[in-house]
Amino acid sequence: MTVSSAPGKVYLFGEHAVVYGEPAVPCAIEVRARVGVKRRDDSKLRVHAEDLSLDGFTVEYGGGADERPDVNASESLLMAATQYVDSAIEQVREVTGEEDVGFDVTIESNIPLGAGLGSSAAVVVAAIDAGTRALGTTLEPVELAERAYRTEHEVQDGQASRADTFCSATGGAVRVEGDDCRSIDAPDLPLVIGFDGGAGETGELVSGVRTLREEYEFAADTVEAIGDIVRNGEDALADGDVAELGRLMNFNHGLLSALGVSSRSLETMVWAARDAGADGAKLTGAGGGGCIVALDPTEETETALSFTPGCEDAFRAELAEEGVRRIE
Ligand SMILES: Nc1ncnc2c1ncn2[C@@H]1O[C@H](COP(=O)(O)OP(=O)(O)OP(=O)(O)O)[C@@H](O)[C@H]1O
Ligand SMILES: C[C@@](O)(CCO)CC(=O)[O-]
Ligand SMILES: [Mg+2]
Repeated sequence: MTVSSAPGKVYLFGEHAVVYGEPAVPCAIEVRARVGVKRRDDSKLRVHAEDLSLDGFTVEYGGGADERPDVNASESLLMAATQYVDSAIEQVREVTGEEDVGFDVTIESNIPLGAGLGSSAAVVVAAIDAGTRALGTTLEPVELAERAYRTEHEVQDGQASRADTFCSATGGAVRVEGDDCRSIDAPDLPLVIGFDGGAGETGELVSGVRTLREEYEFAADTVEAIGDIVRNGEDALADGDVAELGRLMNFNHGLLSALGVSSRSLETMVWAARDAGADGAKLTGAGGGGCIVALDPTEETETALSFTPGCEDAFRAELAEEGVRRIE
């Protein structure tokens, strides 16, 4: 068994706008997806996922062109659950030239699905890393990030940025603008996460913003304004100015909300954090439900969130300095 893990992330600034070439600053956090792979002696894939919200399940498929996966779940659930893994293994086949290789894949993840903490990127990065290593190829983090990006791009119908996958592969705080991806210095930030127990559909949310942007010039301007916030945020990060970072996060949230990717529970959590004295709070990731990220060095925000109806979990997140981790 070859095992790799990769971290999830929060966006300090710039989700959605990054898809249209604006800069973004995501930051890897210590919640991880761990993927183990073992080469099979046929070309099938057998995926065992422990922590999916659709209860753990095992599925075995491949081998024949139209072979239906052998699992007791509806096709749409199955698609949602397996398409990233499938496409990651395709990348492994392409990198190694072993077109017909099959694997037993085991996924264990502490990252809630579809909640804005980058579960898809973490699973894909860990799966490609473990898969290639199992076949004797070790990818550099930048190449790994590129391969993982291609996976997200394909699964999300051509609508993905390099931000999530680069951040998950390299760890730390990163700045992504188009295909320019780099690591940046970040102070130790007092990150608090609130999770509403729900999820948003990344592909649909990205499409929604795309449509608005095409339809209204002011929506296109809103996307550009998010880019301006990110550039200001970079200065605040360099200065270690948490108060300014918070103000800019609040502004960024307002614009995301205007673009239609917030939700009632995300708003409730953002306001609970602000009322508790957080320096700033915003949704993170694609939105529609899932997580907010707040800045607060005190215990107040975490405590307030834990008593907020609609907030299912509140926790402090540590920056993950390490990206992909090679475990066995
Ligand atoms: N533990 C897991 N096991 C198998 N597949 C997973 C697991 N975690 C995530 N995935 C895959 O990732 C998909 C969720 O990705 P999606 O991009 O919608 O959300 P996210 O990455 O968690 O949030 P965001 O992109 O907003 O940060 C799932 O439908 C599934 O295909
Ligand atoms: C919404 C989005 O910006 C972030 C999802 O975590 C999509 C992407 O960058 O691929
Ligand atoms: Mg994702």
